[in-house]
Formats: sequence, C-alpha cells, structure tokens
Amino acid sequence: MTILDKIVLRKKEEVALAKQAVSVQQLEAGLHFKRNPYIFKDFLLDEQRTGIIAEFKRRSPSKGIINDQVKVADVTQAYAAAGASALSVLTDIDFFGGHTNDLLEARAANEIPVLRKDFMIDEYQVIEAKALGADIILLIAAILTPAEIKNLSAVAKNLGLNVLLEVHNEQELERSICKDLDAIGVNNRNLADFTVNIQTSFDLVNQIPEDFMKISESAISAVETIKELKTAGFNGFLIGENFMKTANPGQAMRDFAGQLISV
Ligand SMILES: O=C(O)c1ccccc1NCC(=O)[C@H](O)[C@H](O)COP(=O)(O)O
Repeated sequence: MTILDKIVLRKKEEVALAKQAVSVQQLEAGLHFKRNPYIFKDFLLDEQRTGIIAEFKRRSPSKGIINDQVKVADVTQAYAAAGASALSVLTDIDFFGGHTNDLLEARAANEIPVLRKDFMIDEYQVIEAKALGADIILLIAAILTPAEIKNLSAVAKNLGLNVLLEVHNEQELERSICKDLDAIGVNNRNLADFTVNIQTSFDLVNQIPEDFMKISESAISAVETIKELKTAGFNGFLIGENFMKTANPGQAMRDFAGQLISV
C-alpha cells in the first residue's frame, strides 16, 4: 500500500466523521459561505505579484516535521506582503499536521486567494472548503476517476470556487481534463515514492491546453528554476518546504522574491 493509498483510506474515515459532526446545512449557514471567492487567474497574472503560491506546511510524509514553531497568520501575512499570488494551506491533520482552523486563520488574516490543500474525495469537502473561506480547491488526478473530477469540479464551480487539478504524468493529464478546471498543476513529486524531478514540469507543459493556468508544484528552491519555468510557459509556482524549513518562512519568501527581480 502506498502512502497515497493510506492517506485516502484515512480521509474516507475523516470525511464520514465530519459529516456526522457538521451537516451540509450547517456549513451553508457558516460565516464565509456567501463570500465571493477571489479569481485565482487574476492574481497569477498580476505583474505586481510573483506567481508564487506559498504554502504553510508543518510536516509531510516525505520529510517529517518541517516547522511546527510558527503561526499561520504571521507566516501567511508575510507571504502575502512579499508578493505571493496565492496561499496554500494544508488542512490534513494526520499526515501533514494541518487543520481546518489553519485555513480559517489564513482567510481572516489575508486578502489574496487561499488554496485548501487536502485530499479531496467527496463533495462534502468542497462545500466545507467554501465554508472555511477557501478560494481554490485541489483535485489530485492520481486519487480520482475522471467522473469524480468532473463531478467535484462542477460542485466547486457552482460555489464560485477555483479548481486546480494536479497531475504527475501525461496519462493523468489526458484522462482528467474537463471544462470546470481553472488551472493544471504539474506535481514534480511522485506521490507514490516521493522522488522529485523538476523535469516533469518541462515534459508536460506543452501538453496542457492554453485555456488553463499552468502551475509547477513541489521541489522548487531556486529563483533560476522559476525563471526557466516561466520561459517554458508556467504562470504559477507552488512552494512549501523551501520557505517552511527556515525559522522565518515569511523572511525566506521575501528574500526569494527579492532575488526574483534580479534574475
Ligand atoms: O510533501 C510530501 O511529502 C507529500 C507526500 C504525499 C502527498 C503529498 C505530498 N505533498 C504535497 C505537495 O504536493 C507539496 O506540499 C507542495 O507541492 C509543495 O511542495 P514543496 O515545495 O516540495 O514542499
């Protein structure tokens, strides 16, 4: 069983428990449910911003604890001030040390798009994402059938949410594309064995139809890589560990963004 299989198995239990604890009607009555989500594309294409989707990530299955000493509001506000185009907040508890409260905190502290980074397998989680104040949801092709992607993205669109589809190879890309997606992310990390290779992004970029924003995800740690990815056609760059592994992730993002201007 791969780590991804284990995550999905646990996620099914978690979602079943969440449904018992809070009904869809209660989610729909929540504070953020009626707000209009930000448009992800507008922030990615804003030339005053970096294109970076900066992630708040306490720990991961591949690295263990990355940083459990910093506060969501402090880090995400510093990311936004340093030019992040969006924020990514992990809400998975067991494997990433995240929480839905982290998303609520990031939402309350920021006025840029927030991605709910989780393993979405059920419509309930999409509705919950809207209630928590997310603007973007992630759908991972490796854990969903094409029919599930179609359905979950349609539910998200209906709620005004932006949809980021994550793929790792050509087969996933070909079988998963559908009309309600806004952005396609190429994950440079193989989620089955954790190996990382930036070349995955370069290999797939030209296969992504022009109608979608193009995001390169994971294992990005050099400003030169961003420049090369931009030249190849990417609009966004999802970065977690490179910032979070430092004592001051916001400062790390500021330094990185400063170097971006000069390359
Ligand atoms: O990061 C992991 O170990 C991981 C393991 C299993 C499933 C997903 C995983 N990560 C999610 C991500 O894709 C990253 O958090 C995100 O792209 C940022 O990557 P990085 O900049 O390398 O932290």
